[in-house]
Formats: sequence, structure tokens, C-alpha cells
Amino acid sequence: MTKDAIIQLKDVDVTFHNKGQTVPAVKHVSLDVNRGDIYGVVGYSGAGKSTLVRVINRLQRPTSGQVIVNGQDILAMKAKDLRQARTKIGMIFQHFNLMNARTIADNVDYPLKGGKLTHAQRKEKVAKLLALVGLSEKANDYPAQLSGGQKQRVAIARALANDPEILISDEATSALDPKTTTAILELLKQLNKDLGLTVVLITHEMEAVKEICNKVAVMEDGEIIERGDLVTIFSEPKQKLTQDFINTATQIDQALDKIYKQANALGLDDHHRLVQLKYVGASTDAPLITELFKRYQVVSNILYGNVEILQDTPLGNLVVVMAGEPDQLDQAWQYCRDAGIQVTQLKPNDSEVA
Ligand SMILES: Nc1ncnc2c1ncn2[C@@H]1O[C@H](COP(=O)(O)OP(=O)(O)OP(=O)(O)O)[C@@H](O)[C@H]1O
Repeated sequence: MTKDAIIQLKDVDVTFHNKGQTVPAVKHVSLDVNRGDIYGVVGYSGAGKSTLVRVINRLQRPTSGQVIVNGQDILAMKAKDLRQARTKIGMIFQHFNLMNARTIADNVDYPLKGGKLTHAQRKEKVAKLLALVGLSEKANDYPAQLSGGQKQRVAIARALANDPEILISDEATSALDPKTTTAILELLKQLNKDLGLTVVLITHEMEAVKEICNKVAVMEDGEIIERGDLVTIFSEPKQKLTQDFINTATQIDQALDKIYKQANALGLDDHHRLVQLKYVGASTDAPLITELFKRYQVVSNILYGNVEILQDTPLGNLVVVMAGEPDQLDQAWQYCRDAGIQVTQLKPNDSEVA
């Protein structure tokens, strides 16, 4: 437990009982989210992500465990305190959940009703919020007149109406095209930076996590199977599922697919090895390839290369065919490892040999 944690889940279990069936949706999950984090929770459908985040504002009461938000025990709260605490936890969803019969301004104004602000103050607040999400001109339009990305911006403005400290985003970009997704993620990042908003981002797409999160937890079958800061998870994933998510996000699996399909043309034998090289930070591919040739007369043919910048840290991925004498190949391999590069031999039949 860190002292900066704004959300602390301790050994949370959620078990549903449905028509004689028991569904353990969340199992023994402990999670600390620090103030200012953009914490990604990634997993396939049914992994328990939505159930887990609904525990944070007690939309879902856990079967057991503790939930502390802002130092307060959410599970022990009386209704009035819970209502107050919930105003500090905004939420956005995949399908926006806007009220279609009300204007954009009215949608954003809705959470302010019954609060302390006067009519004029509310009007000013709504105008500010719409400006914040770049939709000032749409104030008098109706949701049906907006694009998906614009609707999500309205939902974000509404979620921010009561100046929350936490924003929970439950698959908020899943219904959007890639360009709009990027714009919404950028907006979330901006709000995180400008307002100090803590964001919990639920998604089945590691691409979204890669864009803006500083931390990530991977969920499978109700459990968090791996977690850590973004760069560490991307550079040293331990679990197969995490690796799969990352390979999809970095598009390396598509590249490998193509390479494997043409494997015969690579003429792999004792003198050739198909390898994946992964490196973090300043190392670059060009000097490495030159060095392997100078030292061991190993020729490297690059089939795929990609550098991601994660949290300002470059993360490189290369797929190369190394050609040379077998013992020289071994030495080249060792040289890469000593240089802090992760080397994985790839077998075109898809089985990887470390
Ligand atoms: N109210 C409920 N009653 C019974 N079972 C439920 C209920 N809500 C969720 N579940 C079950 O709990 C498990 C986790 O569901 P959850 O919606 O949390 O997963 P998810 O990772 O968010 O997936 P998705 O992205 O598809 O919503 C699933 O097996 C689901 O069927």
C-alpha cells in the first residue's frame, strides 16, 4: 500500500448468484491506484473489469473485501455520504448514456441539479465544461446531431460537472473509430494533466493503454494476473495473455503472421536463425547490426522493425534473420543478451524458443 493511493481495493471478491449458478466475477483483487495515475485495466470480455470498477463507487457491493477511496471506507458509508462521495467519481461508458430528449447543455447540466450552484453559476459551469471538451458550439444541439466522438466528449463534460478527482472510463472508446479513439484518449490525458484527474481506464485494447496509461493491470477470469508500470509490462511481460495483448498492440503479431507464411523463402537452416530482438531505452538497431557483423561476421536481415515511445521511453522490436557460422551465431546471440537486449528465437511453426 502506498500513501498516495486514492483508490485502494483490498482482497475484493464479487460473486454473483444467478438461478442456482455461482459466478465468481472478481477474485481476491487488491489494487492501489495513486493520485494522478492513468491506470489501465485490460482484459477480454467477461474477465471481470466492469464489475471490478463498479466496486469503486459501490455501484457493485463486493461479496467481501475493502474499498477505500480518498481515505474513506466506501462500504461503510451511509446513503447520504455515499451520494456525496460518488460526485467525486465520474464515469463514462461505451454507449455514452446521454439523454436524447435533452440538449447537450442540459445533459451536462443534469448532475448539477440539486447542488449548491445558482442558475447563473450552473450556466457558467456548463459553458466552461463544454469549452473544456471543445464543444461550445454544440450547446443547443441534441445528442442525435453529434458524432460518436462528440457524444463521448459530452459524456466526459457531464462526468466532470461536479469536479471529480477520479474518472472511470469503462470501454469509452470501444465504439469509436481509431482516429476518434486517439482524440478522446488525448483529451483524457490532457484532463489528467491539467486537472490532476486520476483515471481508471477499462479496456480490451492494449493500444488504448499504450497511448496514455502509466500503469496497467491485466485481468483474466476475475483475477489480476499481472500489473506494473507501462514500460516494464511492455518490455518484460511475464504472462502469455499479457504478451498476446502487447503483440496485438504493437502489431507484431500481424508482422509475424506474414513472416511465418513466407517462412520457406527464408531458407532457415543451421546457418540462419529467425529471431526477435526487444530493447528498451537508447539502444538503436543500426549500431547493433553493424556490431554483430564486425565482431562475428553475422549478417542480419531486418524483416520487421518498430519503435514505440511509451511514457517517453523508446521500446524497440526487431525481427531479423541472422546468418553466419553456428558458433558465431551463438556468440552474437550472447552479445545481444549482454547488451540488455531480449532475444527470442522464432520458429515459423509458431512455437517460440527462448
Ligand atoms: N449482475 C450480474 N449477474 C450475474 N453475473 C454477472 C453480473 N454481472 C456480471 N456478471 C458476470 O461476471 C463476469 C464478469 O463480467 P464483467 O462485465 O465484469 O466482465 P468485463 O471484463 O467487464 O467484460 P465486458 O467488457 O464484456 O463487460 C461475467 O462472467 C459476467 O457474465
